[in-house]
Amino acid sequence: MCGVVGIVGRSSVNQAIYDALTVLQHRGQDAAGIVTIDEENHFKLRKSNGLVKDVFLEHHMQRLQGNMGIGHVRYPTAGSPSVSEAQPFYVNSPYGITLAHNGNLTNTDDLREAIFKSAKRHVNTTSDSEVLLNILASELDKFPDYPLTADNIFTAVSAVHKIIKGAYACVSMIIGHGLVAFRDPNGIRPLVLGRRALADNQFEYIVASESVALDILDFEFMRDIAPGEAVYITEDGQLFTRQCAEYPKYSPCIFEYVYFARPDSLMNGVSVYQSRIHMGQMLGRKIAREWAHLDIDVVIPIPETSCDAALEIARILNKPYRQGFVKNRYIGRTFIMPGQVARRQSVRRKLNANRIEFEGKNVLLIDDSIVRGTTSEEILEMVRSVGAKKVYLASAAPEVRHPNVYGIDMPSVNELIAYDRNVDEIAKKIGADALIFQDLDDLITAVKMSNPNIEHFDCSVFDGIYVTNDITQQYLDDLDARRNDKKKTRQAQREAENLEIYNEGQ
Ligand SMILES: O=P(O)(O)OC[C@H]1O[C@H](OP(=O)(O)OP(=O)(O)O)[C@H](O)[C@@H]1O
Ligand SMILES: NC(=O)CC[C@H](N)C(=O)O
Ligand SMILES: [Mg+2]
Repeated sequence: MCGVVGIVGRSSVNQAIYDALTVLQHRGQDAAGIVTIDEENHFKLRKSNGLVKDVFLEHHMQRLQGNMGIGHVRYPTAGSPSVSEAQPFYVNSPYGITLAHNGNLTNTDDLREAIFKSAKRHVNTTSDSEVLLNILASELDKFPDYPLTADNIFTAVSAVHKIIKGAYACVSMIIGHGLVAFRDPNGIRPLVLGRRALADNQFEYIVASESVALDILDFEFMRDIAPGEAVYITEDGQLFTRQCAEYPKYSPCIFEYVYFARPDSLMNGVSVYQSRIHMGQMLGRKIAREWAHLDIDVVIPIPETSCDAALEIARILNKPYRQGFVKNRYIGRTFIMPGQVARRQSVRRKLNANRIEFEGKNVLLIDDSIVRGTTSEEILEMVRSVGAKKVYLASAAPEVRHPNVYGIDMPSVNELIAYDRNVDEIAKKIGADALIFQDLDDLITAVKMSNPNIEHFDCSVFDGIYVTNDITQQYLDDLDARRNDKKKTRQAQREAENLEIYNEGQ
Protein backbone atom coordinates (compact mmCIF):
# COMPACT_ATOMS: atom_id res chain seq x y z
CA MET A 1 0.00 0.00 0.00
CA CYS A 2 2.34 2.69 -1.07
CA GLY A 3 2.13 6.38 -0.28
CA VAL A 4 2.38 9.18 -2.84
CA VAL A 5 2.73 12.94 -2.65
CA GLY A 6 3.17 15.75 -5.15
CA ILE A 7 3.65 19.48 -4.56
CA VAL A 8 3.59 22.45 -6.91
CA GLY A 9 5.10 25.26 -4.88
CA ARG A 10 6.70 28.65 -5.30
CA SER A 11 9.88 27.80 -3.42
CA SER A 12 11.93 24.63 -2.87
CA VAL A 13 9.74 21.60 -2.20
CA ASN A 14 12.38 19.02 -1.26
CA GLN A 15 11.98 19.31 2.50
CA ALA A 16 8.17 19.42 2.32
CA ILE A 17 8.07 16.25 0.22
CA TYR A 18 10.49 14.56 2.59
CA ASP A 19 8.32 15.55 5.58
CA ALA A 20 5.19 14.32 3.82
CA LEU A 21 6.84 10.97 3.13
CA THR A 22 7.75 10.58 6.79
CA VAL A 23 4.05 10.78 7.73
CA LEU A 24 3.14 8.38 4.92
CA GLN A 25 5.83 5.90 5.98
CA HIS A 26 3.23 3.55 7.48
CA ARG A 27 2.03 2.87 3.90
CA GLY A 28 5.38 1.53 2.70
CA GLN A 29 8.64 0.75 4.43
CA ASP A 30 10.64 -0.94 1.69
CA ALA A 31 11.76 1.91 -0.56
CA ALA A 32 11.42 5.67 -0.92
CA GLY A 33 11.98 8.19 -3.68
CA ILE A 34 11.70 11.87 -4.54
CA VAL A 35 12.01 13.57 -7.90
CA THR A 36 11.98 17.32 -8.41
CA ILE A 37 12.21 19.58 -11.47
CA ASP A 38 15.01 22.12 -11.15
CA GLU A 39 15.40 25.59 -12.69
CA GLU A 40 16.89 24.18 -15.86
CA ASN A 41 13.97 21.83 -16.36
CA HIS A 42 15.93 18.76 -15.34
CA PHE A 43 14.53 16.00 -13.20
CA LYS A 44 16.51 15.42 -10.01
CA LEU A 45 15.87 11.94 -8.66
CA ARG A 46 16.86 10.05 -5.57
CA LYS A 47 15.33 6.68 -4.76
CA SER A 48 16.50 3.61 -2.98
CA ASN A 49 15.41 0.76 -0.77
CA GLY A 50 14.97 1.70 2.88
CA LEU A 51 13.07 4.04 5.14
CA VAL A 52 12.73 7.72 4.30
CA LYS A 53 15.22 8.71 6.99
CA ASP A 54 17.83 6.35 5.54
CA VAL A 55 17.31 6.95 1.83
CA PHE A 56 17.74 10.74 1.80
CA LEU A 57 21.02 12.02 3.15
CA GLU A 58 21.92 15.67 3.22
CA HIS A 59 23.73 15.63 -0.11
CA HIS A 60 20.71 13.99 -1.77
CA MET A 61 18.43 16.66 -0.37
CA GLN A 62 20.69 19.41 -1.63
CA ARG A 63 20.54 17.92 -5.10
CA LEU A 64 16.74 17.72 -5.10
CA GLN A 65 16.32 21.32 -6.26
CA GLY A 66 13.12 22.85 -7.62
CA ASN A 67 9.67 24.17 -6.78
CA MET A 68 7.79 21.12 -7.96
CA GLY A 69 8.24 17.48 -7.03
CA ILE A 70 6.68 14.12 -6.29
CA GLY A 71 7.54 11.42 -3.76
CA HIS A 72 6.78 7.80 -3.01
CA VAL A 73 7.12 5.25 -0.21
CA ARG A 74 6.91 1.67 -1.44
CA TYR A 75 5.33 -1.52 -0.20
CA PRO A 76 5.89 -3.84 -3.17
CA THR A 77 2.83 -5.64 -4.49
CA ALA A 78 4.01 -6.36 -8.02
CA GLY A 79 7.33 -7.03 -9.69
CA SER A 80 10.31 -7.35 -7.43
CA PRO A 81 11.57 -5.59 -4.29
CA SER A 82 14.73 -4.62 -6.17
CA VAL A 83 15.90 -1.04 -5.91
CA SER A 84 15.40 -0.73 -9.66
CA GLU A 85 11.65 -0.88 -8.98
CA ALA A 86 11.66 1.84 -6.34
CA GLN A 87 9.59 4.82 -7.45
CA PRO A 88 9.11 7.43 -8.95
CA PHE A 89 9.76 6.08 -12.46
CA TYR A 90 10.99 8.14 -15.40
CA VAL A 91 10.55 8.11 -19.19
CA ASN A 92 12.27 10.61 -21.44
CA SER A 93 9.59 10.83 -24.11
CA PRO A 94 7.37 12.73 -24.67
CA TYR A 95 8.86 15.77 -22.91
CA GLY A 96 10.18 13.83 -19.88
CA ILE A 97 7.66 12.33 -17.46
CA THR A 98 7.96 10.90 -13.95
CA LEU A 99 5.29 9.00 -12.04
CA ALA A 100 4.60 7.51 -8.62
CA HIS A 101 1.81 5.00 -8.13
CA ASN A 102 -0.16 3.59 -5.22
CA GLY A 103 -2.17 0.52 -6.09
CA ASN A 104 -1.83 -2.45 -8.33
CA LEU A 105 -2.77 -3.06 -11.95
CA THR A 106 -4.57 -6.27 -12.80
CA ASN A 107 -3.81 -6.46 -16.53
CA THR A 108 -0.09 -5.67 -16.45
CA ASP A 109 1.01 -8.60 -18.62
CA ASP A 110 -1.38 -7.68 -21.43
CA LEU A 111 -0.41 -4.02 -21.15
CA ARG A 112 3.28 -4.78 -21.31
CA GLU A 113 2.80 -6.71 -24.53
CA ALA A 114 0.40 -4.17 -26.01
CA ILE A 115 2.63 -1.18 -25.35
CA PHE A 116 5.55 -2.95 -26.98
CA LYS A 117 3.52 -3.74 -30.06
CA SER A 118 1.67 -0.45 -30.40
CA ALA A 119 4.31 2.07 -29.30
CA LYS A 120 7.56 0.07 -29.40
CA ARG A 121 8.06 0.83 -25.72
CA HIS A 122 10.28 -1.51 -23.77
CA VAL A 123 9.65 -1.63 -20.02
CA ASN A 124 12.84 -2.69 -18.35
CA THR A 125 11.53 -3.81 -14.97
CA THR A 126 8.79 -6.14 -13.78
CA SER A 127 6.96 -3.21 -12.15
CA ASP A 128 3.31 -2.60 -12.98
CA SER A 129 3.87 1.08 -12.23
CA GLU A 130 6.50 1.48 -14.93
CA VAL A 131 4.08 -0.09 -17.39
CA LEU A 132 1.44 2.41 -16.27
CA LEU A 133 3.84 5.30 -16.84
CA ASN A 134 4.53 4.08 -20.36
CA ILE A 135 0.83 3.85 -21.15
CA LEU A 136 0.35 7.42 -19.98
CA ALA A 137 3.40 8.57 -21.95
CA SER A 138 2.15 6.85 -25.07
CA GLU A 139 -1.24 8.55 -24.78
CA LEU A 140 0.36 11.97 -24.21
CA ASP A 141 2.53 11.33 -27.25
CA LYS A 142 -0.56 11.33 -29.49
CA PHE A 143 -0.87 15.12 -29.36
CA PRO A 144 1.41 16.79 -31.93
CA ASP A 145 1.46 20.33 -30.51
CA TYR A 146 3.68 21.65 -27.75
CA PRO A 147 2.83 22.52 -25.06
CA LEU A 148 0.01 20.15 -24.21
CA THR A 149 -3.23 21.81 -23.16
CA ALA A 150 -5.20 20.79 -20.06
CA ASP A 151 -7.69 19.29 -22.47
CA ASN A 152 -4.97 17.13 -24.08
CA ILE A 153 -3.82 15.90 -20.70
CA PHE A 154 -7.34 15.00 -19.56
CA THR A 155 -8.01 13.23 -22.86
CA ALA A 156 -4.86 11.17 -22.30
CA VAL A 157 -5.97 10.24 -18.76
CA SER A 158 -9.41 9.25 -20.11
CA ALA A 159 -7.68 6.92 -22.58
CA VAL A 160 -5.50 5.51 -19.78
CA HIS A 161 -8.64 4.72 -17.76
CA LYS A 162 -9.97 2.72 -20.70
CA ILE A 163 -6.77 0.75 -21.17
CA ILE A 164 -5.59 -0.12 -17.68
CA LYS A 165 -7.40 -2.10 -15.00
CA GLY A 166 -6.97 -2.33 -11.27
CA ALA A 167 -6.22 0.18 -8.55
CA TYR A 168 -4.20 3.32 -9.08
CA ALA A 169 -3.77 6.63 -7.35
CA CYS A 170 -0.97 8.41 -9.21
CA VAL A 171 1.06 11.59 -9.16
CA SER A 172 3.07 12.49 -12.21
CA MET A 173 5.11 15.39 -13.58
CA ILE A 174 5.61 16.46 -17.19
CA ILE A 175 8.56 18.69 -18.00
CA GLY A 176 7.45 22.09 -19.29
CA HIS A 177 3.90 21.53 -18.05
CA GLY A 178 3.25 20.64 -14.42
CA LEU A 179 1.84 18.02 -12.12
CA VAL A 180 -0.88 15.56 -13.10
CA ALA A 181 -2.67 13.37 -10.54
CA PHE A 182 -5.43 10.87 -11.13
CA ARG A 183 -7.39 8.18 -9.34
CA ASP A 184 -8.85 4.97 -10.76
CA PRO A 185 -12.57 4.94 -11.67
CA ASN A 186 -13.43 2.91 -8.55
CA GLY A 187 -11.41 5.14 -6.23
CA ILE A 188 -9.93 2.06 -4.60
CA ARG A 189 -6.85 3.86 -3.34
CA PRO A 190 -7.12 7.26 -1.64
CA LEU A 191 -5.89 10.62 -2.98
CA VAL A 192 -6.56 14.07 -1.57
CA LEU A 193 -6.00 17.61 -2.78
CA GLY A 194 -4.92 20.61 -0.72
CA ARG A 195 -3.68 24.17 -1.11
CA ARG A 196 -1.79 26.85 0.77
CA ALA A 197 -2.33 30.55 0.15
CA LEU A 198 0.69 32.77 -0.33
CA ALA A 199 0.92 36.45 0.51
CA ASP A 200 0.09 37.48 -3.09
CA ASN A 201 -3.14 35.43 -3.05
CA GLN A 202 -1.63 32.75 -5.26
CA PHE A 203 -1.77 29.13 -4.14
CA GLU A 204 0.64 26.26 -3.74
CA TYR A 205 -0.95 22.85 -4.26
CA ILE A 206 -0.44 19.41 -2.83
CA VAL A 207 -1.78 15.98 -3.75
CA ALA A 208 -1.22 13.12 -1.29
CA SER A 209 -2.43 9.66 -0.33
CA GLU A 210 -3.58 10.84 3.08
CA SER A 211 -4.67 14.17 4.52
CA VAL A 212 -2.16 13.88 7.37
CA ALA A 213 0.50 15.04 4.87
CA LEU A 214 -1.49 18.26 4.36
CA ASP A 215 -1.89 18.81 8.09
CA ILE A 216 1.78 18.69 8.93
CA LEU A 217 2.70 21.01 6.06
CA ASP A 218 -0.03 23.54 6.85
CA PHE A 219 -1.91 22.94 3.62
CA GLU A 220 -5.65 23.41 3.72
CA PHE A 221 -7.62 20.25 2.87
CA MET A 222 -9.70 20.99 -0.23
CA ARG A 223 -11.26 17.62 -1.00
CA ASP A 224 -10.74 14.02 -2.03
CA ILE A 225 -9.91 13.61 -5.69
CA ALA A 226 -12.97 11.78 -7.01
CA PRO A 227 -12.76 8.27 -8.47
CA GLY A 228 -11.79 8.67 -12.13
CA GLU A 229 -10.97 12.34 -11.71
CA ALA A 230 -7.72 13.95 -12.86
CA VAL A 231 -6.08 17.09 -11.56
CA TYR A 232 -3.59 19.15 -13.55
CA ILE A 233 -1.62 21.91 -11.84
CA THR A 234 0.55 23.92 -14.19
CA GLU A 235 4.06 24.89 -13.16
CA ASP A 236 2.83 28.45 -12.59
CA GLY A 237 0.14 27.24 -10.21
CA GLN A 238 -3.09 27.08 -12.26
CA LEU A 239 -5.42 24.30 -11.21
CA PHE A 240 -7.54 22.31 -13.69
CA THR A 241 -9.72 19.34 -12.77
CA ARG A 242 -11.90 16.99 -14.78
CA GLN A 243 -13.79 13.74 -14.40
CA CYS A 244 -12.03 11.50 -16.91
CA ALA A 245 -13.82 8.19 -16.37
CA GLU A 246 -16.94 7.21 -18.24
CA TYR A 247 -18.44 5.22 -15.39
CA PRO A 248 -16.88 6.25 -12.09
CA LYS A 249 -18.11 4.29 -9.08
CA TYR A 250 -16.97 5.02 -5.54
CA SER A 251 -15.61 1.73 -4.16
CA PRO A 252 -12.81 2.61 -1.72
CA CYS A 253 -10.81 -0.17 -0.12
CA ILE A 254 -12.27 -0.88 3.30
CA PHE A 255 -8.96 -2.27 4.57
CA GLU A 256 -7.57 1.30 4.53
CA TYR A 257 -9.89 2.00 7.46
CA VAL A 258 -9.24 -1.29 9.21
CA TYR A 259 -5.46 -1.08 9.13
CA PHE A 260 -3.58 0.87 6.52
CA ALA A 261 -4.34 4.52 6.99
CA ARG A 262 -3.28 6.73 9.86
CA PRO A 263 -6.10 7.45 12.28
CA ASP A 264 -5.65 11.21 11.95
CA SER A 265 -6.36 11.07 8.21
CA LEU A 266 -9.62 12.01 6.57
CA MET A 267 -10.30 9.81 3.58
CA ASN A 268 -13.36 9.78 1.29
CA GLY A 269 -15.13 12.00 3.80
CA VAL A 270 -14.52 9.53 6.63
CA SER A 271 -12.25 10.12 9.61
CA VAL A 272 -10.17 6.95 9.89
CA TYR A 273 -10.06 7.38 13.66
CA GLN A 274 -13.81 7.70 13.92
CA SER A 275 -14.34 4.65 11.72
CA ARG A 276 -12.18 2.65 14.15
CA ILE A 277 -14.20 3.91 17.11
CA HIS A 278 -17.31 2.76 15.29
CA MET A 279 -15.71 -0.62 14.54
CA GLY A 280 -15.09 -0.94 18.29
CA GLN A 281 -18.71 -0.11 19.03
CA MET A 282 -20.04 -2.69 16.60
CA LEU A 283 -17.68 -5.40 17.79
CA GLY A 284 -18.20 -4.48 21.45
CA ARG A 285 -21.94 -5.01 21.02
CA LYS A 286 -21.38 -8.36 19.33
CA ILE A 287 -19.10 -9.49 22.16
CA ALA A 288 -21.66 -8.34 24.73
CA ARG A 289 -24.34 -10.35 22.88
CA GLU A 290 -22.43 -13.52 22.22
CA TRP A 291 -19.96 -13.75 25.06
CA ALA A 292 -22.10 -12.80 28.03
CA HIS A 293 -21.13 -16.10 29.66
CA LEU A 294 -17.38 -15.40 29.53
CA ASP A 295 -15.63 -13.99 32.52
CA ILE A 296 -13.41 -11.17 31.17
CA ASP A 297 -11.15 -9.35 33.62
CA VAL A 298 -9.49 -6.87 31.32
CA VAL A 299 -9.45 -5.61 27.70
CA ILE A 300 -6.00 -5.26 26.13
CA PRO A 301 -5.20 -4.00 22.61
CA ILE A 302 -2.46 -5.53 20.47
CA PRO A 303 -0.72 -2.28 19.54
CA GLU A 304 -0.87 -0.19 17.62
CA THR A 305 -3.67 -0.02 15.12
CA SER A 306 -6.24 -1.77 17.31
CA CYS A 307 -5.96 0.66 20.25
CA ASP A 308 -8.81 2.98 19.17
CA ALA A 309 -11.28 0.11 18.67
CA ALA A 310 -10.19 -1.63 21.88
CA LEU A 311 -10.84 1.42 24.04
CA GLU A 312 -14.41 1.54 22.78
CA ILE A 313 -14.91 -2.20 23.31
CA ALA A 314 -13.77 -1.86 26.93
CA ARG A 315 -16.23 0.99 27.43
CA ILE A 316 -19.13 -1.00 26.02
CA LEU A 317 -18.25 -4.12 28.05
CA ASN A 318 -17.64 -1.98 31.11
CA LYS A 319 -14.28 -3.63 31.70
CA PRO A 320 -10.92 -2.02 32.43
CA TYR A 321 -8.78 -1.12 29.39
CA ARG A 322 -5.08 -1.72 29.97
CA GLN A 323 -1.93 -1.25 27.90
CA GLY A 324 -0.67 -4.78 28.42
CA PHE A 325 2.02 -4.56 25.76
CA VAL A 326 4.93 -2.22 25.40
CA LYS A 327 5.71 -1.40 21.80
CA ASN A 328 9.27 -0.82 20.67
CA ARG A 329 8.91 2.48 18.86
CA TYR A 330 11.89 1.77 16.62
CA ILE A 331 10.33 -1.24 14.89
CA GLY A 332 8.00 -0.57 11.98
CA ARG A 333 4.82 -2.30 10.93
CA THR A 334 5.03 -6.06 10.84
CA PHE A 335 2.33 -6.91 8.36
CA ILE A 336 3.92 -5.00 5.48
CA MET A 337 7.31 -6.63 5.90
CA PRO A 338 8.33 -8.69 2.89
CA GLY A 339 8.83 -12.22 4.30
CA GLN A 340 7.31 -14.44 6.95
CA VAL A 341 10.58 -14.89 8.88
CA ALA A 342 11.02 -11.11 9.17
CA ARG A 343 7.36 -10.66 10.16
CA ARG A 344 7.53 -13.30 12.89
CA GLN A 345 10.79 -12.01 14.36
CA SER A 346 9.62 -8.45 14.33
CA VAL A 347 6.45 -9.21 16.33
CA ARG A 348 8.75 -10.50 19.08
CA ARG A 349 11.06 -7.53 18.89
CA LYS A 350 8.21 -5.05 18.63
CA LEU A 351 5.85 -6.12 21.39
CA ASN A 352 6.59 -7.24 24.93
CA ALA A 353 3.99 -8.24 27.50
CA ASN A 354 3.71 -6.44 30.82
CA ARG A 355 3.44 -9.42 33.16
CA ILE A 356 1.44 -7.54 35.78
CA GLU A 357 -1.50 -7.11 33.40
CA PHE A 358 -1.70 -10.79 32.51
CA GLU A 359 -0.74 -12.93 35.48
CA GLY A 360 -3.75 -14.93 36.69
CA LYS A 361 -6.22 -12.96 34.58
CA ASN A 362 -8.78 -13.74 31.89
CA VAL A 363 -7.83 -11.30 29.16
CA LEU A 364 -9.67 -10.12 26.09
CA LEU A 365 -7.11 -9.19 23.43
CA ILE A 366 -8.19 -6.97 20.56
CA ASP A 367 -6.58 -6.75 17.13
CA ASP A 368 -7.79 -4.75 14.16
CA SER A 369 -7.38 -7.75 11.86
CA ILE A 370 -6.02 -11.27 11.77
CA VAL A 371 -4.52 -11.95 8.35
CA ARG A 372 -1.74 -14.52 8.31
CA GLY A 373 -2.12 -14.97 12.05
CA THR A 374 1.55 -14.12 12.59
CA THR A 375 0.83 -11.52 15.26
CA SER A 376 -1.85 -13.49 17.09
CA GLU A 377 0.15 -16.71 17.24
CA GLU A 378 3.20 -14.97 18.66
CA ILE A 379 1.19 -12.85 21.06
CA LEU A 380 -0.81 -15.78 22.39
CA GLU A 381 2.38 -17.65 23.17
CA MET A 382 3.78 -14.56 24.84
CA VAL A 383 0.81 -13.87 27.11
CA ARG A 384 0.56 -17.51 28.16
CA SER A 385 4.21 -17.40 29.14
CA VAL A 386 3.56 -14.45 31.45
CA GLY A 387 0.74 -16.28 33.22
CA ALA A 388 -2.53 -15.30 31.53
CA LYS A 389 -5.33 -17.67 32.60
CA LYS A 390 -7.86 -17.54 29.79
CA VAL A 391 -7.05 -15.70 26.56
CA TYR A 392 -9.91 -14.48 24.37
CA LEU A 393 -9.24 -12.75 21.08
CA ALA A 394 -11.44 -10.40 19.05
CA SER A 395 -10.77 -8.99 15.59
CA ALA A 396 -12.29 -5.66 14.52
CA ALA A 397 -12.34 -6.97 10.93
CA PRO A 398 -13.96 -10.14 9.61
CA GLU A 399 -12.02 -13.23 8.56
CA VAL A 400 -9.63 -12.50 5.69
CA ARG A 401 -10.24 -15.33 3.27
CA HIS A 402 -9.35 -13.97 -0.18
CA PRO A 403 -6.23 -12.58 -1.83
CA ASN A 404 -5.84 -8.88 -2.47
CA VAL A 405 -5.09 -7.70 -6.01
CA TYR A 406 -5.30 -3.94 -5.48
CA GLY A 407 -2.13 -3.00 -3.62
CA ILE A 408 -2.01 -5.13 -0.47
CA ASP A 409 0.51 -7.90 -0.67
CA MET A 410 -1.78 -10.84 0.13
CA PRO A 411 -1.38 -12.90 -3.04
CA SER A 412 -1.83 -16.39 -1.69
CA VAL A 413 -4.92 -17.84 0.01
CA ASN A 414 -2.77 -20.55 1.55
CA GLU A 415 -0.96 -17.93 3.62
CA LEU A 416 -4.22 -16.64 5.15
CA ILE A 417 -5.03 -18.21 8.48
CA ALA A 418 -8.79 -18.05 7.84
CA TYR A 419 -8.55 -19.81 4.49
CA ASP A 420 -10.41 -23.11 4.69
CA ARG A 421 -10.81 -22.83 8.46
CA ASN A 422 -13.86 -21.97 10.52
CA VAL A 423 -13.63 -19.75 13.58
CA ASP A 424 -13.06 -22.66 15.99
CA GLU A 425 -10.30 -24.04 13.83
CA ILE A 426 -8.63 -20.63 13.64
CA ALA A 427 -8.90 -20.28 17.43
CA LYS A 428 -7.26 -23.65 17.85
CA LYS A 429 -4.44 -22.80 15.45
CA ILE A 430 -3.77 -19.51 17.22
CA GLY A 431 -4.16 -21.03 20.67
CA ALA A 432 -7.04 -18.82 21.86
CA ASP A 433 -9.68 -20.00 24.34
CA ALA A 434 -12.30 -18.16 22.32
CA LEU A 435 -12.21 -16.08 19.15
CA ILE A 436 -14.66 -13.65 17.60
CA PHE A 437 -14.64 -11.65 14.36
CA GLN A 438 -16.52 -8.54 13.32
CA ASP A 439 -19.34 -9.22 10.84
CA LEU A 440 -18.75 -7.70 7.39
CA ASP A 441 -22.06 -5.81 7.46
CA ASP A 442 -21.07 -4.27 10.78
CA LEU A 443 -17.67 -3.26 9.43
CA ILE A 444 -19.32 -1.55 6.45
CA THR A 445 -21.83 0.15 8.75
CA ALA A 446 -18.99 1.35 10.97
CA VAL A 447 -17.18 3.07 8.11
CA LYS A 448 -20.33 4.36 6.41
CA MET A 449 -21.58 5.99 9.60
CA SER A 450 -19.34 8.99 8.88
CA ASN A 451 -20.27 9.22 5.20
CA PRO A 452 -23.47 7.47 4.14
CA ASN A 453 -22.89 8.67 0.57
CA ILE A 454 -20.33 5.96 -0.09
CA GLU A 455 -22.50 3.34 -1.69
CA HIS A 456 -19.99 0.61 -1.98
CA PHE A 457 -16.58 -0.56 -0.70
CA ASP A 458 -13.97 -2.88 -2.05
CA CYS A 459 -14.24 -5.66 0.54
CA SER A 460 -12.61 -8.31 -1.66
CA VAL A 461 -10.33 -9.73 1.05
CA PHE A 462 -13.46 -10.54 3.06
CA ASP A 463 -16.02 -11.46 0.41
CA GLY A 464 -14.00 -12.35 -2.69
CA ILE A 465 -15.88 -9.81 -4.83
CA TYR A 466 -13.45 -7.81 -6.96
CA VAL A 467 -14.86 -4.45 -7.98
CA THR A 468 -12.95 -4.29 -11.27
CA ASN A 469 -14.83 -7.37 -12.50
CA ASP A 470 -11.78 -8.80 -14.25
CA ILE A 471 -10.41 -11.23 -11.67
CA THR A 472 -10.67 -14.89 -12.63
CA GLN A 473 -9.56 -17.96 -10.70
CA GLN A 474 -6.80 -18.35 -13.28
CA TYR A 475 -5.57 -14.84 -12.46
CA LEU A 476 -5.52 -15.64 -8.74
CA ASP A 477 -3.69 -18.92 -9.34
CA ASP A 478 -1.06 -17.15 -11.43
CA LEU A 479 -0.69 -14.44 -8.79
CA ASP A 480 -0.20 -17.04 -6.10
CA ALA A 481 2.40 -18.90 -8.16
CA ARG A 482 4.25 -15.66 -8.87
CA ARG A 483 4.14 -13.92 -5.51
CA ASN A 484 3.73 -16.39 -2.66
CA ASP A 485 6.23 -15.93 0.18
CA LYS A 486 8.60 -18.69 -0.93
CA LYS A 487 8.72 -17.40 -4.46
CA LYS A 488 9.37 -13.83 -3.33
CA THR A 489 12.28 -14.85 -1.14
CA ARG A 490 13.99 -16.58 -4.08
CA GLN A 491 13.26 -13.64 -6.38
CA ALA A 492 14.64 -11.09 -3.90
CA GLN A 493 17.94 -12.94 -3.78
CA ARG A 494 18.13 -13.09 -7.58
CA GLU A 495 17.14 -9.46 -8.16
CA ALA A 496 19.43 -7.96 -5.54
CA GLU A 497 21.97 -6.90 -8.12
CA ASN A 498 19.61 -5.79 -10.84
CA LEU A 499 20.82 -2.88 -12.92
CA GLU A 500 19.61 0.54 -11.82
CA ILE A 501 19.25 2.24 -15.13
CA TYR A 502 17.48 5.35 -13.99
CA ASN A 503 18.90 6.03 -10.57
CA GLU A 504 21.18 9.03 -10.37
CA GLY A 505 23.41 7.66 -7.72
CA GLN A 506 24.10 6.93 -4.12
O1 LIG B 1 -2.37 -11.60 11.22
P1 LIG B 1 -1.18 -10.86 10.73
O2 LIG B 1 -0.71 -11.40 9.42
O3 LIG B 1 -0.10 -10.77 11.75
O4 LIG B 1 -1.63 -9.38 10.34
C1 LIG B 1 -2.44 -8.56 11.13
C2 LIG B 1 -1.62 -7.75 12.11
O5 LIG B 1 -0.63 -6.94 11.41
C3 LIG B 1 -0.89 -5.57 11.64
O6 LIG B 1 -0.04 -5.05 12.64
P2 LIG B 1 1.33 -4.29 12.31
O7 LIG B 1 2.37 -4.74 13.27
O8 LIG B 1 1.68 -4.42 10.88
O9 LIG B 1 1.05 -2.74 12.52
P3 LIG B 1 0.46 -1.86 13.71
O10 LIG B 1 1.59 -1.56 14.66
O11 LIG B 1 -0.03 -0.63 13.00
O12 LIG B 1 -0.65 -2.58 14.38
C4 LIG B 1 -2.33 -5.50 12.09
O13 LIG B 1 -2.55 -4.36 12.90
C5 LIG B 1 -2.48 -6.78 12.88
O14 LIG B 1 -1.94 -6.62 14.18
N1 LIG C 1 1.41 -1.04 -2.66
C1 LIG C 1 1.51 -0.32 -3.74
O1 LIG C 1 0.79 0.64 -3.93
C2 LIG C 1 2.54 -0.81 -4.73
C3 LIG C 1 2.65 -0.05 -6.03
C4 LIG C 1 3.24 -0.94 -7.13
N2 LIG C 1 2.30 -1.96 -7.50
C5 LIG C 1 4.56 -1.54 -6.67
O2 LIG C 1 4.61 -2.70 -6.36
O3 LIG C 1 5.52 -0.83 -6.59
MG1 LIG D 1 -1.16 -4.60 14.55
